[in-house]
Amino acid sequence: MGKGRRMKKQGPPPPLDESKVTRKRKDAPPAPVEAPVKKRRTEVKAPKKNAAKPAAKANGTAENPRSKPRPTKKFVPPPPSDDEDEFSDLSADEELVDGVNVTGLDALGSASESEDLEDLEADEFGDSDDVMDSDEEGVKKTGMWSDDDDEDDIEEKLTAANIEGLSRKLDMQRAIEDAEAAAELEEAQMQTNIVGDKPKVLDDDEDEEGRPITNLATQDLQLLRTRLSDTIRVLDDFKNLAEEGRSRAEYRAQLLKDICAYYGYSEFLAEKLLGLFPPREAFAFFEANETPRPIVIRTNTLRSHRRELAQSLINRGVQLEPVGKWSKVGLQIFDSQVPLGATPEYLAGHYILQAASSFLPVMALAPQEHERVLDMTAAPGGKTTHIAALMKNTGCVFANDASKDRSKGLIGNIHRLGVKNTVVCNYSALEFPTVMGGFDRVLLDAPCSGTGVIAKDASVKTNKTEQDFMKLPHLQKQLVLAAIDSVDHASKTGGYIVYSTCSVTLEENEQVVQYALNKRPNVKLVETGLVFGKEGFTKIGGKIFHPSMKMTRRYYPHTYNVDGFFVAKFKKFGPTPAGAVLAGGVSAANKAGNAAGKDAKDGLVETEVVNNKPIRDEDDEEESDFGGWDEDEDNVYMERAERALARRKGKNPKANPRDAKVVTVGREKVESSPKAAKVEAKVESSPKVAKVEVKVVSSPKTAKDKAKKSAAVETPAPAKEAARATKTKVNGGGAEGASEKKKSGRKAKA
Ligand SMILES: C[S@@+](CC[C@H](N)C(=O)[O-])C[C@H]1O[C@@H](n2cnc3c(N)ncnc32)[C@H](O)[C@@H]1O
Repeated sequence: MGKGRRMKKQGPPPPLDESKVTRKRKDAPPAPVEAPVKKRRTEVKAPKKNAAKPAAKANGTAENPRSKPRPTKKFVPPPPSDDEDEFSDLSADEELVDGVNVTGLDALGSASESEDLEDLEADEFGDSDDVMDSDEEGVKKTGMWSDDDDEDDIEEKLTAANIEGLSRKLDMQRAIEDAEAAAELEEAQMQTNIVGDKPKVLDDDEDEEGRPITNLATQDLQLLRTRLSDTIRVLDDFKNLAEEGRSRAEYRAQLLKDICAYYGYSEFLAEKLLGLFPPREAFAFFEANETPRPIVIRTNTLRSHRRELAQSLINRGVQLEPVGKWSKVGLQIFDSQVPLGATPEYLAGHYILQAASSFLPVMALAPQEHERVLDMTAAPGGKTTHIAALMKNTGCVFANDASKDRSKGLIGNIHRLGVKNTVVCNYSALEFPTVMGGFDRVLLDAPCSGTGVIAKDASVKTNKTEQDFMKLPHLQKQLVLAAIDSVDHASKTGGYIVYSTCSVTLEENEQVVQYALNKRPNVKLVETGLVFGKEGFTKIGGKIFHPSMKMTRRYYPHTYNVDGFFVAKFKKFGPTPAGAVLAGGVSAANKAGNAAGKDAKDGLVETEVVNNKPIRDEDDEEESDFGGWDEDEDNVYMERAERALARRKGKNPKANPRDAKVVTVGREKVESSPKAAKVEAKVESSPKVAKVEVKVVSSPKTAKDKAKKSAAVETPAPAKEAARATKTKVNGGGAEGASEKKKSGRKAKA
């Protein structure tokens, strides 16, 4: 299949099917153990009447998830796969596959009319391998799946049938939920209607039994919830349902108060989140934050294939299914008899536990083989390892994180998943591109408030303050500039920056992107290439953003059943403007690489020499988590390499190769001859980076010419003398400053 077909197969995924997720309950009865079945069942039990009702959702009358436990699903162990029978069983299914309608999931569609959902789900899980797409070729030859969908129409049909089956089941569930919701609404209306159909929700000082309203939250969640849905109903149809003389703002204030009481948010955060959606959608968002997202694993294609992995996990008693057509590597886990973080496949690096939405920034980044990619904030490495896998372990990934502790997890994942093209570094990302630049692509998965992952960390509801929403966006803005400045606009294959957060607030997303667009006219937003997701805001709450903001993508728990996320993709099409202030506070004009030839006109070229050596604390010099650094030993290797290089170039290897220096900044090279007499070196030390600025006083021509000229006219001195003549200024105090001085002195000498 060509590229076109691959594209055609993409499409908005059905929401992840949370209804099938079984949360393991400590008090749940042990799973029934059945003898392994050789043949897969293709029949589905006849539905019974009075099915267990699924929790109603997102319609203003959903049940409180805290009050009703979800049905626990039964588990039927799947047949062992390593025998021939398994293959013949699968082949038997293949016949059914041609008929597409007869998959287990297809049957599920009609079975959702069943009376007993639990029975139905037991069936569904019993037939879980029906639920997966199967590959005709792969099944015949190996009984395993192959990730190469180019070759399997059968897979497509089966997956289509799966999706069809799933969505039919979802439709049925929704119908039940809607009916339930309508009934609940009716009941609620009966309870609260005082005058006609107009619910009385304001100034409700007492409930019907005369209890003060202030205690409502603690005393009667159900009543509070009813008022919430009534308020939303009024706000939806204000003209007809509002009490006379009441304003929208009053109802909104009531809604805010009730949301805080019911879900336990600080008023500050609830208001911020409420402002993102119309009231009914906001309710769905808050509601979705009360339930966990499905567990998803990403197949590590450096070590396995999705089908192979799925088959192995099924054999261990894991119920799973491909996450959706939009990803070729994700598997949604419905139930597992084994801890997913300790299976042999996990330990062998065949997969990583990763939320579905975390795939998205890397998919948008679309790293290519042989590129140079920077992951600015990489720990614990979910996205780094995904990038490396997409690059098939070619090119080079720089995985940076400011936290040494978190970097340990990053290093662990890199090793476990067999990543071999990645360098781990430990800088503040604000120091890029002075540490290193010229990347083909940069991912900035920024530190954020986590308002998209409240289901995972409920403390976000109360622990985020106004200050956080000033500090975080400030950091994010600086980081995004650093990301942009680290990219090579002339990259033949890339020139892209992806900015992402697991937050849904404007301050951390559109406002940061807008800031970047304002500060860097050399970038523009481009399509992310993601097949689903809501458009970023161009206008909201009196704020107006650039029209291209609609190319950014927003993800919410209530829309796609994924973590809340934001993804923006920039294309850098020109160099950083000279006047721009870099994230680290350096003026772009001072960037030597850019200045070298072009700015020589004014007779002064400032050349920034970057000390790329990782900076560590003095006391952990020997026992660094990154393996330590023996400078003397390193020098021996460096000199040996330099001599070998000189020999290869036909030069005298005994001549001191360090007499001449090539400074590389970004991708532009500036040659400074050691004979240049008038070289001023300015050494600045920061706690983490030693930066050396060499000023070459140039002639009206180029810096190189000037250096030659100076050498000829002013100082025919040997290189060492020229270096000694170099003025070295060290900024920064304390032991660290002194140590920097020592290190930088060596650099300046060179
Ligand atoms: C959202 S997490 C990154 C998750 C990671 N991309 C992944 O997928 O596994 C943000 C990371 O940014 C790091 N961080 C925070 N401030 C930083 C800075 N100034 N420079 C570099 N990393 C920073 C944190 O240590 C944290 O690991």
